[in-house]
Amino acid sequence: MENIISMKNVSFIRGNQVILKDISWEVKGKEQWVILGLNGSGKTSILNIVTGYQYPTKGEVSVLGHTFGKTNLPELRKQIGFVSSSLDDRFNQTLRLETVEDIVISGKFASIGLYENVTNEDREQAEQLMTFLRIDYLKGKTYDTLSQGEKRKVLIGRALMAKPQLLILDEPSIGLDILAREDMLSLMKEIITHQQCHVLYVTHYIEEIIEEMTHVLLLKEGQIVAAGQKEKVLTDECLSETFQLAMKVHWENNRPWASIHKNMDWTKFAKAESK
Ligand SMILES: Nc1ncnc2c1ncn2[C@@H]1O[C@H](COP(=O)(O)OP(=O)(O)OP(=O)(O)O)[C@@H](O)[C@H]1O
Repeated sequence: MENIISMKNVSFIRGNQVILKDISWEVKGKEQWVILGLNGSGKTSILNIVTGYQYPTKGEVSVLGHTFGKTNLPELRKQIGFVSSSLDDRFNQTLRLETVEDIVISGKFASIGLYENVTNEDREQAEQLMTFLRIDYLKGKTYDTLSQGEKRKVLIGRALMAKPQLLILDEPSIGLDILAREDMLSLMKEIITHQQCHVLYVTHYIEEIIEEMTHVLLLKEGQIVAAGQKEKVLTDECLSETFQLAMKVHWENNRPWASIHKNMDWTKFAKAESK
């Protein structure tokens, strides 16, 4: 099986700012990756490059066997599912009054809103997905009436409707309480096990790295701090470097958890932020 994602010496520069610097990264067949990094470290820029919405200034990129520069990006995008809270904001404005099942079905046509001819098979597939995501009780409800956790699951259902080979979840736990977050993580486990798609998961919180996620990319100021098997990458040293805090990692129930083990001088932090 060819690589799912391959980046060779990728840099992304806008104006005077080097946003990504010399990123070389490969995601192979059975690997499920998490990207971690502080605000502004370049996570979204990497996702924009993977989905072909930003073009790197230097370097080579291929995704699902498509080499950028030689491929039809809209075709590639059909094989990539994308869920982010910015999509949530967009849907809050445009799809408030659409029903949950229509939003899920619209994923097949990559449209916001449902304008195409929907077949019985499409409706059946959407129903199966809603059962799989434990949201069949939402049938008939409009998007504006849902809780954050329910909305997130509807957006995941919409992304899965197109049977993507790669599912990108960009900070899917934003705004969720601890119970809704664990529910979402248990669905991730089900998706990895049963939907046969690769998951690329972006988060700020290492405890969201469930057992099924195998690899981690740590980013700091647009550069890779470490990338590889999670047990090798999630060390006290690498995390402290990535998050610029003295951190300790411990593992519980096959999940990593972080604690902060020294007091920070926050006055320095405030000065650095105001630069
Ligand atoms: N198209 C662009 N033009 C100019 N600057 C950009 C562009 N895209 C990103 N940046 C800048 O690059 C840096 C990295 O941004 P990016 O959104 O990739 O970070 P992030 O790790 O996703 O952050 P967050 O966790 O806050 O979402 C930021 O300083 C951002 O302002």
